[in-house]
Amino acid sequence: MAAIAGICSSAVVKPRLRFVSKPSRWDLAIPVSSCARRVLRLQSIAKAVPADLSPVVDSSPAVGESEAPSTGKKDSVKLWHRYVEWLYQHKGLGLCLDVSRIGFTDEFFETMEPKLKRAFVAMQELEKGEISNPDERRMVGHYWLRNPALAPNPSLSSQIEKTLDAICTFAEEIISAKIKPPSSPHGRFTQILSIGIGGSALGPLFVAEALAPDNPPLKIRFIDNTDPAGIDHQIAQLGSELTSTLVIVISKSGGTPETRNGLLEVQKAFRDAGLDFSKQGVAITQENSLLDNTARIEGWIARFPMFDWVGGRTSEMSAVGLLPAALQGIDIREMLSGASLMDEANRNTVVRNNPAALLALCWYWATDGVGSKDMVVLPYKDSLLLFSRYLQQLVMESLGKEFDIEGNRVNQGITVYGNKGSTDQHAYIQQLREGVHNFLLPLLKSCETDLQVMTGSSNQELLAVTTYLGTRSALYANSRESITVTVQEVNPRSVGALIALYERAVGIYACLVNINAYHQPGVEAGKKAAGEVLTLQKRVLAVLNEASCKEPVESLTLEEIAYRCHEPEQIEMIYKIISHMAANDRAIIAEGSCGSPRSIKVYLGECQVFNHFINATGLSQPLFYVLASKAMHERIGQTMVWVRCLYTDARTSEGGDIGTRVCAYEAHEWDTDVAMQVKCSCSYKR
Ligand SMILES: O=P(O)(O)OC[C@H]1O[C@H](O)[C@H](O)[C@@H](O)[C@@H]1O
Repeated sequence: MAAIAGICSSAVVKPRLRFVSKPSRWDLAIPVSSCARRVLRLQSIAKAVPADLSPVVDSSPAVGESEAPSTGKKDSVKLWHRYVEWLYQHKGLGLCLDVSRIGFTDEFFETMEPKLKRAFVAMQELEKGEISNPDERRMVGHYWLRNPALAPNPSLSSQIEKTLDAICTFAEEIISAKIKPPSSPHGRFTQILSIGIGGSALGPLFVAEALAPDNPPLKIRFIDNTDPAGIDHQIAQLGSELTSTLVIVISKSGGTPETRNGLLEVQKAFRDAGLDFSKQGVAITQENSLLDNTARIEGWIARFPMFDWVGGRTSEMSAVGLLPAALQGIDIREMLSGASLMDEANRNTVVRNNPAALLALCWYWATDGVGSKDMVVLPYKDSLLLFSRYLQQLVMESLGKEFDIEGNRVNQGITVYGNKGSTDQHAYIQQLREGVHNFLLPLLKSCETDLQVMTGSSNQELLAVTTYLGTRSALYANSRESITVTVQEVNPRSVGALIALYERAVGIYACLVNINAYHQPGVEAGKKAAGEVLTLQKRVLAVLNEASCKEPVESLTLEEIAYRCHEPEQIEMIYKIISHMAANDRAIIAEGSCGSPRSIKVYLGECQVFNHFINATGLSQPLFYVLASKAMHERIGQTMVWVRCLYTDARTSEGGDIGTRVCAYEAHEWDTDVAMQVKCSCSYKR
């Protein structure tokens, strides 16, 4: 048997454990009516936590604990009864959920009843295709991915089924070498390089670590950051196997800069190695996104759709997670079936028979419905190492919201972190058991929720079990609560079920605290701020370029640059932009050093002299460079020129960067089949 647990400690106060000895009203089904959406709009929980839901400050011992909790002596028989009373078991999935070490009371359940009813209705409406993400005007359909018959119309069901079939066929053709790389001595694809970030990376990363066999048909590597050294490292590790690498570029929006950057770097590596990227590239993205258009125009070997109604953090059961998994030889139909069975269980309106509702209620109890405590995920299986990172995005991006559905400021969220059970015991469990409880702000209480997995029969596994049990007891003895989820085995079915369990718990919890779990305005704000920095960077470049094209070159101080950009108040940001450019040899420090900002004078190492526009329908890529460099040569007589071509697809107005190169070019089969305008900027070295 394997177990996964959650520990939620109370802070200084200890919630009272009430031993539930007879069936309570919570054994009864909660009737679900089809209320309109506005009925679901609950009050801001953060503003209105009922007093009796807060942990009780009481000097008398709670049920199930001794007079002196710090001694670790508990009334174990009462705890045993509580365990038996509340144990949830899904026989088909071999999964158990033990919430007995969470000290919720009958009164708490009663208070939560109306909220739960509304949550069940909301989840039903969501599954029927309601616009459950009102801010983005989107349906939320990840549950349909594992049960296409649930989709609100036959066309969506058929899209899901067709995509799944296409994934299975493609994976089979790659593994059997029916589709092979053009110039690999192996005669087949041996490696996958996955480029994506956030929801387009964390699911595939977790599943690869959890389920990939020791010798998979294709091994997988990830580029999920912008660090040039990290990207170079992945490419270097592939070495000569770049010839047999299938590059899967994953981005729902198709325009995430980090992913785009990774793609351009990898494409450059392919060019440098004399390889044709298009014969080894696969895109997973929304139809007509920049990535989709790039892949279509460049003729990559395959494109798989990302659906508008599936969010990145719940996309593991879409092509995003299924394609990489299938290529590693993981049984994706089993994953889907585990998730589907779990979804079915999570539709139960009897709370004690609905594991996701039980989890969500425990989170609410343990964090006072305001995220007052953190969730510490402790898997006792190495293969589940990345579950905490996966959950971090799922929980924190979904629940970390400033406003509730009515627009009240609530600053909701639950912090998630964690690593590995035993490993963490020897690292930070000391603090969880005895240490500080307020991590960030004085008004927050600390919380630990611990996710633990234990298995089996061997000596090693016995050790894992005893470690887990010891940790659970020791934490509980010091008033730290926990949830334990047990899975019989870590396999595609149970991993599918675990993902589905937490997806649904997040959905239900979001209903309980009345927030939209499916948007991410905070991330959008970050992207907007990054866009503003990019705009400033362009202005800095324009100012520097003008000065750097003068004869002789004019070097500028930071004040002069800020003044000429008409952004004197942005001088610190300008300094950071210039430091970065200098570190990457794009700007040259003529005087002073970056360490003493007031001293520096700077100019650009190259001068961009003009932009050349070409209407390029029917032209091949090298021709852009030829035309641009010819025009450049005629105009300024320079022979050594660098040409950068940007294209705009006239139909979609989407565009991209073809890349920068010296005017010499190599033959490249890249014909445009759509109307494009290509803007080539030319520069020469100073
Ligand atoms: O899949 P993409 O569109 O490239 O987005 C990747 C990630 O971008 C942002 O960070 C979003 O907040 C994430 O939810 C998303 O998963």
